Amino acid sequence: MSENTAPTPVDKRAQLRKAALEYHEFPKPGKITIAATKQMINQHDLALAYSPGVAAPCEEIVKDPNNAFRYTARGNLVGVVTNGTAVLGLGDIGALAGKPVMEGKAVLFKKFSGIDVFDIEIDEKDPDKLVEIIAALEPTFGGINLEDIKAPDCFYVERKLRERMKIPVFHDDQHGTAITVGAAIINGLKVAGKDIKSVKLVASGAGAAALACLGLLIKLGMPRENIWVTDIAGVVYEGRTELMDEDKAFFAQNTPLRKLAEVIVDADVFLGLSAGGVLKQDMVRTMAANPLIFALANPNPEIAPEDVKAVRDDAIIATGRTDYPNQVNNVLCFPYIFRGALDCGATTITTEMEIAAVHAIAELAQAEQSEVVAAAYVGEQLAFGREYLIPKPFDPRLMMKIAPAVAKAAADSGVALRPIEDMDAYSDHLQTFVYASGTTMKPIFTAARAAAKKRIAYAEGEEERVLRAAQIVADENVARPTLIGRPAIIAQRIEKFGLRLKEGQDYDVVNVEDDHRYRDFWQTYHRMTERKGITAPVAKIEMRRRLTLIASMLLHKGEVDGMICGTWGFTAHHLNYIDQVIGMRAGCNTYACMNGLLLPDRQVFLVDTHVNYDPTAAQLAEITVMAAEEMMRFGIKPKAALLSHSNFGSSNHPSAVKMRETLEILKIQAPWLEVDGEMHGDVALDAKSRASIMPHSTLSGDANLLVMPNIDAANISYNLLKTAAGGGIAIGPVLLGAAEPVHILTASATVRRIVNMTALTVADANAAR
Ligand SMILES: NC(=O)C1=CN([C@@H]2O[C@H](COP(=O)(O)OP(=O)(O)OC[C@H]3O[C@@H](n4cnc5c(N)ncnc54)[C@H](OP(=O)(O)O)[C@@H]3O)[C@@H](O)[C@H]2O)C=CC1
Ligand SMILES: CC(=O)C(=O)O
Ligand SMILES: [Mg+2]
Repeated sequence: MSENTAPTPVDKRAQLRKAALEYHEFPKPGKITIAATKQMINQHDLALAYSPGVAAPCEEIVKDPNNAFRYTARGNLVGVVTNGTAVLGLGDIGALAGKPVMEGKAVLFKKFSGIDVFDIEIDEKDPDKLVEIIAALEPTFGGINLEDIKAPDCFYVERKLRERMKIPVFHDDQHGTAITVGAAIINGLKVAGKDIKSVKLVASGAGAAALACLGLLIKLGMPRENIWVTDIAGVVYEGRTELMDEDKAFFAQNTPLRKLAEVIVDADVFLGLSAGGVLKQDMVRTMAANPLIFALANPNPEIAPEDVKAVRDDAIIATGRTDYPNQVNNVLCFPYIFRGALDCGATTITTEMEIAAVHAIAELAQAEQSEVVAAAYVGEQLAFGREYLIPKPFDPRLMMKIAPAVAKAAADSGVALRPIEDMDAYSDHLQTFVYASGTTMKPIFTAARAAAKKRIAYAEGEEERVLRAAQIVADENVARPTLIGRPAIIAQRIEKFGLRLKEGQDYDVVNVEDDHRYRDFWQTYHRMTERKGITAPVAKIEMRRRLTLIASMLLHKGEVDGMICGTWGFTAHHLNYIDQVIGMRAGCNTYACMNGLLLPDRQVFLVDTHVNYDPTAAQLAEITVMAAEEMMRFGIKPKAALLSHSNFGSSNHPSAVKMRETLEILKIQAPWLEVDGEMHGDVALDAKSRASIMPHSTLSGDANLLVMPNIDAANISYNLLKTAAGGGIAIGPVLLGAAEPVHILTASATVRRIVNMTALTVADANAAR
C-alpha cells in the first residue's frame, strides 16, 4: 500500500490475515485454556480435589450415573468434534488444520452462553470408525456439536450417533445454519413483501449446510418444487448420475437446464452455501425484483455485496461475514440451542426445538435493538429492514429468547429429562449471566415492582440511552417514564432507534418549550431561592433551560415519584439544583455518592466517589452509615473498611488519623455495623491477610464497603476497578442524603445502568410511601 492512497481490498485482506495470525499466536498460542473452578492452594484442597477425596464423587456416580451432573462439569460441557473434511469453505484440510476453527467455536460457546467446550479433532475419515470414536465419548460430554464434516458423510454420522447416544448430537453446519438461514429468509421475504409459499429459490451448494437449510425451509412452508439446487457439477436434475447421492436426489428437478446461470433467471432467492465467487453479476441481473442474495460461503462469499450493489440496487444481501450487514452465521444459534437443551436435560434436538429457535431469532430482529448491540455497532442503522434482517451476534437477548424457547419445545416434544418447571425463574437465571448485575439488583427490582407503578422523571429525555432504558423500564413494568424534552424530537428518536414506546400510553412528556406548569414552576423556584441570589428573571430562564431543575420541580410538586439525571454534565452541577429544590433528608448533614462494582469474584461498594472533596471524620462516619443502610436494601450485609495508606496505626499522617477518628465515631453512632480501620486496600479485601496482621479485627470476612479518605481516592479506585474488571458492571452512583428519590448518573452510564438506577429510584419511592 503506498503512503497516500486508501487501502485496496487486497491490502485489507493482507492486513486482516496478519492481524489474525498475531491474534492466534500472542500472548499465548491458541484461543482457549482450562480454568479451575475450585481453589487448590493447600494440602487440604489437594486431598479433596484429588486422592483420597475424589473417590467419594466417583462412588456416588457408580451408585447413580445422574450424579455425574452433580459432581462433574459434564452437564455444561459440549464436545466440538470434527474430522476436518469440510472446514469452512476451505475444504478437506484435515483435522489438525481445523483446530483453530474448533477452538473458535469453543470461545463462542463460552462467551455467548457460558458453555464449556473441549475441541476434539479426530484424524479419521471412515464414517463408521468416526461414529465409534465419537459415541465412546458419551461419558465426557453433555452434548456433541459436530463441525465441518463433509457431506454426505455428515448425514450418516449424525444419524448413527443420534441412534446411539442419549445426549444431544447436533451438526452445527447443517442445523445451526438452517435455523439461522430460516430466520433470515422469513425476515428477508417480509421486507421484500413476498410469500414463502410462492418464491423461487436457487441454491448453490448441495452439501451439509445447503441441504439442511432446504429441508428446514420446506418445513417452514416453501414448496419443494420451487427449489432449484446446483453444485460443482451444475443443476441437480432428475436422471443426473454425476456426484449424486440420495439426499441431493430429493431436490432433483425435471428440467433440461444444466447451469446456475440458466436456473437463476427470475429467482427470488439465491442461497449460496458452496464456495467463493460462484455467483456472477450477469446472473444477478436476471433475478426477480427485490431478490434475496444470501452469499454465505466462508470466508469468501459466492459474490461480494459491493458487486451485487453495482448491478442491482433492489437486492437484499446477506453474507456469513462480520464485516458486512446481515451476517447470517450459525453463531446466532448453536450457543443458545445447546444452552436450552443442556438446561432441560434434552436427550436430542427435535424439529420442534429447531423451529422454536427459528422464530425466536426472527422475532428478535423485528424487536427494537438492545443497548449492548447499539454500543457494539456504533454508527450502524439497527432498525429492522434491508440491512438488518437478523440479530447481531453480540445481542445479549439471543440467549434470553432462544434458550427458553428451545427448552420449552424440548419439554413439549417429550425429550426433556429435567423439564424447566418455572420459566420465569429460568429467565431470571439467564438474565444474571447476560447482565452480571442481575443477582445484585434482584431485591431492588422486586421492591420496585412491589407497589403501584411509580412515575420516574428523566431529565435528559431526548438522550438515546435514556430512551432505550425507558423502553426496558416500560416493558419490564418497572416504572412509568416521564421524559423531559421536545415531544416531536423524542417521538422521532424513538422511531429512529426502532423502539416501540407510545406517548400517553407508555410514557409522558414534559415539553421544555411549552408546558402549562411553567409559570407555577419558576415562581416556586424563585420563592425557594430569592434569598440565595436568584432573581425572578434568572428563575424564569433557569426553569426553561435547566433540565435537572425541571425534573426536581416535578418531584417537588408531586407530579412524579422520583427522578434521574446526569447522563451528561457534572455531578456538582446537577446536585446544585437538586439541593435548591429537594434538599437534604431530615437528620442528614451531607450528601454523598456510592458506587457498586460487580467484580468477577466479589461485590464492592465505594464511598464517596462524587461529592465531598475532603470529608471530615464526622462526615465520613455519616456517609458510612448511609452507605451501609443502602447496601442492606440490596440484601447485602455491609462489612465496612476505612481505607488509608496506613495499616492499623502504622502512620500518624492527618489522613490516617482522620480514619481512626471515623472508627471511634462509628463505634458510638453505629454499634450494629461491622467496621474496622484504618487499613490498606488489600487487607480490606483479604480476610486471611487481615487475620495475620490484626487478629482482633472488628471486621470479619472480606470487606464489601470501602470507605475512602477523600474523593480522589474513591473516584480513582472506582474507575480503576471498573476498567480492570472489564467495565459495564457498575451500579450507581447512588445519591445518599437527599430528601426524595433522586439519583445523578454519570456520562458513562450504560442503558442497563440507567434501568438499574430506575429500579433503585422506584424502590426508594416505595420505601418512602
Ligand atoms: N454462514 C454460515 O453460517 C455457514 C456457512 N457455511 C459455508 O457453506 C459452505 C459449504 O459448507 P458445508 O455445507 O459444510 O460443506 P460441504 O463440503 O458439505 O458442501 C459444499 C457444497 O458446495 C459445493 N461446491 C463447492 N464448490 C463449488 C463450486 N465452485 N460451485 C458450486 N458448488 C460448489 C459442493 O459441491 P459437491 O457436492 O458437488 O462437492 C458441496 O455441495 C462453506 O463455504 C462454509 O463455510 C457452512 C455452514 C455455516
Ligand atoms: C460458520 C461455519 O460453521 C462454517 O462456515 O463452517
Ligand atoms: Mg462450520
